[in-house]
Amino acid sequence: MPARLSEVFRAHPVHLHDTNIEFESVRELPDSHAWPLVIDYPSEDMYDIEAVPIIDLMDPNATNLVGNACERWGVFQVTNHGIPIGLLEDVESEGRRLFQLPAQQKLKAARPPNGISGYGRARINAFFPKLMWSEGFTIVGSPVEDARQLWPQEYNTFWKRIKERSLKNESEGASAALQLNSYPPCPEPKRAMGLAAHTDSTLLTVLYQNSTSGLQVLKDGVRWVSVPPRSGTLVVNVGDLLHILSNGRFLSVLHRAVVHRTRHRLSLAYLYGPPSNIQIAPLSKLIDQKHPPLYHPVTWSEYLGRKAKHFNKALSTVRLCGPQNVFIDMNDQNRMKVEW
Ligand SMILES: O=C(O)CCC(=O)C(=O)O
Ligand SMILES: [Fe+2]
Repeated sequence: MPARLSEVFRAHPVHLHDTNIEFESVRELPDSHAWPLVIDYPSEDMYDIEAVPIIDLMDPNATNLVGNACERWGVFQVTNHGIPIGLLEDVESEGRRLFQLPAQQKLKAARPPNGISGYGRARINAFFPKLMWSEGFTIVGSPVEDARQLWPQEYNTFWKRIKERSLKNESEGASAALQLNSYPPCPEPKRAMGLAAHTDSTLLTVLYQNSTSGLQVLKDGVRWVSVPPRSGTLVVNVGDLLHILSNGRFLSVLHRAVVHRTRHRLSLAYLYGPPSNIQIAPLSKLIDQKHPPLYHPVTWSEYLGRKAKHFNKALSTVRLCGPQNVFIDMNDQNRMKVEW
């Protein structure tokens, strides 16, 4: 069993096309990026009827609200989270500076097929016949070497701003990755996909998005609900490992990112997990005769290996019994068939 996260990716190389299009100069959606589905955007008035809960973390009832949101939605937004907005904006502007570099320069820090860090397409591209309208930069550990490749003369600003966040939790024993996502303006947004529907393999993911909307979550297996950006709030979503730990009570929410005709969207995902070799299993206090354990124990490393192989069906490979909470038919071009 791989001990470290980086070893998982060594064991499951992903070969994506290593040339990137210069998104900004494309006037027509290339066939390589044209998805067979037409994206149905939730109408604006849906925001009022059904909105992802917003929780003030200073609210005395915050713990209950978070628990309810995890059970009903698998996602919520938080205010009063204590992370200085200036820090998030600094990371956003560094991300913008990175993605604005010419493609050839960005490719100098390309994530190798068997690597975990660096610039490139989302790994999940490997599961789809069409490419996604996005680019990303993944940071695990220190980004200093990549920053040296990107800005040989002046790499300090980037890595110093990022370093503190990306290393802190690793030194505390947890594992984490920071994922910068860039969604350039797209000539035909309804036929393009920014990031295809997926669940995260984490315990929790904390997401900062700039002022352009694009994140959507699947509610009750049938409706895509937008998570509009709100200044100062962060989006938190349950990942597959917390779903396992909660014995299926907390939903690992299926989510995707759609793109925009004129606006450039940036997001910053903090992918938070346990130390890579700790066994994650349904908590014993949630188990009794009526509630048998639904999942095998699994480490994060092992689970990432399953995800790299089975993508959205990884959760069902560790399932012990009972109906699966989300079943995804991958043959349907990432359109969802859901069973409860
Ligand atoms: O850009 C977004 O809103 C979603 C990003 C995401 O789902 C991810 O990085 O896993
Ligand atoms: Fe995600």
